[in-house]
Amino acid sequence: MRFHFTVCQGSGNDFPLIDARAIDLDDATWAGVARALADRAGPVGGDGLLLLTDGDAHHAFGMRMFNADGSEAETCLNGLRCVARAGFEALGIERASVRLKTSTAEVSRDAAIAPGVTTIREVAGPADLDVGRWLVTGDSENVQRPIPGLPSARAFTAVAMPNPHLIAFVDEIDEDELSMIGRFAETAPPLLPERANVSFVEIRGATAMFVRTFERGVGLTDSCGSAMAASTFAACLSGRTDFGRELIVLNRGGLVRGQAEADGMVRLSGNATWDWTGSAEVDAATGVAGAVEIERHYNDEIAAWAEVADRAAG
Ligand SMILES: N[C@@H](CCC[C@H](N)C(=O)O)C(=O)O
Repeated sequence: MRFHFTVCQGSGNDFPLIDARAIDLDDATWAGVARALADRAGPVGGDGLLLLTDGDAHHAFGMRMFNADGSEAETCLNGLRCVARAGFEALGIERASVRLKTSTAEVSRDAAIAPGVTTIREVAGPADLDVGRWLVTGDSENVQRPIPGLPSARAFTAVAMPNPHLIAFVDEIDEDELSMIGRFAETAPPLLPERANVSFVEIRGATAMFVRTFERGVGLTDSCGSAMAASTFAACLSGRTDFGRELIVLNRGGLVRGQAEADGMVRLSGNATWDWTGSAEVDAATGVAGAVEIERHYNDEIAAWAEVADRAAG
């Protein structure tokens, strides 16, 4: 099968994005397409695959997101900004309710975060602390507590956005330690039957924090939007900042503006940047992509975001 796609990124979290509104494939085939196109050793590469899907009576359009390993996630908030842009451009609209796998999010165009940067505002949630479904400790909530069975004595907050996140606030991020815990979660131990995204968060003064995430189904990524949302909520819960206050949420790929409310809704505002469009032949059965034909590079957008990411890196 040959697929046309746009390679895009939200805060450095990069994905091939397919307009799948007229493509009817089963889940196993999409999983194979994701493995093929997101394979970093292949001709495209990314942190996962995004699909723009049809709307319904309540949603202008939908989003599906497959991780690089082919597993389907409940949401992807960096990816949602990209799918929102694609949906807006396809339908000629500026705001929408979007159907996610198990929830709905609201998206709209926002004032540019920096010159030349297409910026989308998204409101997702509510952040869910009732985590007994995916964190099997015997308790329904785990807020700022060590998790018995996890290979770490750190205090974690478990929150679903609705995808599962474990968040620890640390003085200094140790990537080896984060990866060790993330890899443990990837084994789907009895404690975490659905696995989880694991993040370490450094507070940077009164108005900023830095989030590093080992993503379920991917590994260490430059940025994870739902982890930034979960971290913003967890920072408010633990009194590190206040509900209703906007934070700059930094990551390896740049930044977003984030704000959590006491009702669990979290707003992120950030980029949806096109890198290039093209097409590739994909063998979904083997998860292998063939030679790519590139149609267009978006050099101005790439340069505009590079300035933001450079400034964010300090
Ligand atoms: N990077 C994403 C989250 C992608 C899904 C995640 N790996 C999961 O399996 O839950 C984001 O920006 O939210």
